[in-house]
Amino acid sequence: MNDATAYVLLEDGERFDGIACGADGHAVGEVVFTTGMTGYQEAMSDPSFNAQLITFTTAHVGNYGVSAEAMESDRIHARAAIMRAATNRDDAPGAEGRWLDWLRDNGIPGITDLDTRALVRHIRDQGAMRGGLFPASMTEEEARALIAAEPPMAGRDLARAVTPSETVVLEPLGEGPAGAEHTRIAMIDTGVKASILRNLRLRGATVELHPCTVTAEQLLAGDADAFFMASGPGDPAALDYLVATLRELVGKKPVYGICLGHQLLCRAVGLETYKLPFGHRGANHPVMDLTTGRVEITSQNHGFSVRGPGGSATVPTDAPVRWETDFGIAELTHVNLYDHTVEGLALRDVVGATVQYHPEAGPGPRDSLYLFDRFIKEIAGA
Ligand SMILES: NC(=O)CC[C@H](N)C(=O)O
Repeated sequence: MNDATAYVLLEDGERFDGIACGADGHAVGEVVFTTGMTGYQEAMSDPSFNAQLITFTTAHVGNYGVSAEAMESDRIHARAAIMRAATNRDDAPGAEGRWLDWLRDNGIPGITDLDTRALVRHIRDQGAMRGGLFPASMTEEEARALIAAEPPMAGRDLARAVTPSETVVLEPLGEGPAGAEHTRIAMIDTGVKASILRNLRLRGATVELHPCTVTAEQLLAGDADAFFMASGPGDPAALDYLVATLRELVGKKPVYGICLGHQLLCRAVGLETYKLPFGHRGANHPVMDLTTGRVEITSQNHGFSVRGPGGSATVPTDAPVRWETDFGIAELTHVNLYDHTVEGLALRDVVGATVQYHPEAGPGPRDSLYLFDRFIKEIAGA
């Protein structure tokens, strides 16, 4: 492209040209892609995208405006937006601003008119990798040095980068189902999305958000009815201190996990995590609930996954799978129908359950909201 004003460079030397938009400047991190067709503001503000540059596979980004309501946290965590076509409209209900203005005002660079299909095919074949978005005025030599200075995602503890410095208590926004009107949930906040908190609070829960350095002793001294681990950025294998904390909690009270929380609870019962080649990010991944046979279309955003004992990353979909763990039997409850990876477990000898995907949507379909009802009822019955 002769009129290019910016480019994306990957650590393996692959280069993609485009037109700069959003804020001036450069950004480096892990380059990933998401297949969601809407929800770009939610993605950019989801803490799990911390230290990543998001490539949107959807053809147009910015067709509707931004609003405070769509924020998944208090700021933008993704480092850049990589797009085929970007528009700057504000004509959605509730819109309070325009997409490209929002990126610019928050200091986030973007690139448009880039061949996102070629970039996504490359990442799909070679795996997600480090890279950056640079103005055309910056030489590839300078860009390569910046990319080399960025730590790889594998092995990275980013929970500490996003966790709150003090405990925060959030009051309920509604009443829970009969028999479970009020519950108190203690969460170690590794980068929770606002939609997870909203869904718990709408079902009568008071949620305590603790810094990720909280001890099991401190948590057990409180009066929570359950412990909940939520989403967050980085590599679950780098979080041994959280796994050690969780090992003290499992079996004492019900434990639940979503995404990073699922990965950490699985590690706590003795399972292992590994890095997926290019991750699951989007709002259209089919997952089967093995307890009902029902298929849900799910929202996903993760680069790591859990493997079964014995090392198998993929699991069958036609028969219940039960694994012996350090805390008794774990039954596989959910499986990804794209690649047959683990999407959820229930602990059968202690109370607890986890899912790898995002039942809270934000963005995405709401097929899986039932899980919040299931978890809240289970806590009340425990
Ligand atoms: N959304 C999340 O919680 C992501 C979990 C983890 N950081 C991963 O990429 O796999």
